Amino acid sequence: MTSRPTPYALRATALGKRFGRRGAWALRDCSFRLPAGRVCAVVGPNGAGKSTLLVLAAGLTAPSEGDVTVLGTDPASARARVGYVAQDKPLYPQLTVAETLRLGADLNPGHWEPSVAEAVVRAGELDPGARIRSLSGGQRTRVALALALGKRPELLLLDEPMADLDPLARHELMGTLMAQAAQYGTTIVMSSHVVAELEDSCDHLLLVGGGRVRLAGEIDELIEAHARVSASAETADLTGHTVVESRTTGRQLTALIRPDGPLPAEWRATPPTLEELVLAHLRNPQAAPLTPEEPADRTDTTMTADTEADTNSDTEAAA
Ligand SMILES: Nc1ncnc2c1ncn2[C@@H]1O[C@H](COP(=O)(O)OP(=O)(O)OP(=O)(O)O)[C@@H](O)[C@H]1O
Repeated sequence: MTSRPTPYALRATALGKRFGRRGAWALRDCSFRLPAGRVCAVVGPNGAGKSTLLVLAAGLTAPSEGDVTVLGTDPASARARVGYVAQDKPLYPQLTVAETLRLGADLNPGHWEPSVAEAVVRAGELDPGARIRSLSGGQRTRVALALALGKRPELLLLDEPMADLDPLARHELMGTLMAQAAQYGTTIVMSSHVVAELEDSCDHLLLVGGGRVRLAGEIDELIEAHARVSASAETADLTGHTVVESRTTGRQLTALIRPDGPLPAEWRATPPTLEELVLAHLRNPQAAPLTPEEPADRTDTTMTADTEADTNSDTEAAA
C-alpha cells in the first residue's frame, strides 16, 4: 500500500453528530485540522463530545452533518491504518492474552508487528496464558494498547487511555506511545481529563466544550496567544483584548486574556500554563473560541488509487 504524505492526519469541517433524529447534539459545528505526526490532547468536561469525535474519526458511526477526513480519505477507508482504543477497552473476555494478540495478527494481515505488541504486554508482566476476564482494568488497558500499537497504525485514537492505570504504568505506557510517535511519525490523538499530565507529552490541543471546539492548535501557539495579567483594578482597562476570565480582588485585577497588541508596561504579564489555559476556558464557556482559519487549499485529499478500503479491517472488539 502506498500513499503520498498527507499534511493532515485529521480534518473536520462543520462536523456534527446527534444520536436519534430528535436527540440533542453530541457534537456540532466542529472544525479543526490536525497535522500528521502530532500528539494531540482532546480535553473537555464530561459529556463534551470527546468520545463522539473519536468514534466519528474511527469510522464507527457516521456524522449527522459536516465531514471528517482521516489520513486524507474517509474514515472507513482509513480503518486499516488507524488504531482505536475505546474508553471501555472492549476485548473478548474468554480469550487469553496470547490468543488476543494472535487475533490482532489475523485481523491485520500485512501490517502487524508482533514484537511491538508483545513488548507492551511483557512490560506489564502479564501472563500470556491469562484469560482477559481475569485481568484488572489497567491490565486490560495494556492489552488493548498492545493490540492498537501492534497494528503499527499511522493514526492512534485513544479514548482516556490512562484512566485506570497506576502511576508507574502510566509513565511507562506514555513513554511507549511517545517512542512510537517519534520513531514512526505516528499521529496520536488521546482524550484525557488529567491536563497536567498532557503538558509534557502533547504538542497539539483540541478543547471541546458543549459539543463545540473551543480551542484548537499547537499548544505553544495557543499559550503564546494568551497572557495571565495582573494590574491595578483602578486603572487597568481590558477593552480591545479578548477576555477569557477576569477577577478583581481588592485593588488587584487578574485576568487571562488574548492580547490584541502590546500590553501596558505597568501590567505584570506571564504566559499561562496549559492547565491554566484549559481551566479558564472551561470555567468560562462564553469566552470566544480560538481555532485556526480554514486555508483556501484543501490539499489533504491526495490519496493514490491503491489506497482503497481494506476489507480486513478490524472488529470493534479488537480495533
Ligand atoms: N450512543 C449514544 N446515544 C445517545 N447519546 C449519546 C451516545 N453517545 C454519546 N451520547 C451523548 O452525547 C454527548 C457527548 O458524549 P461523549 O461520550 O462524546 O462525551 P465525552 O466528552 O466523551 O464525555 P466523558 O468525558 O464523560 O467521557 C453526551 O450528552 C452523551 O450523553
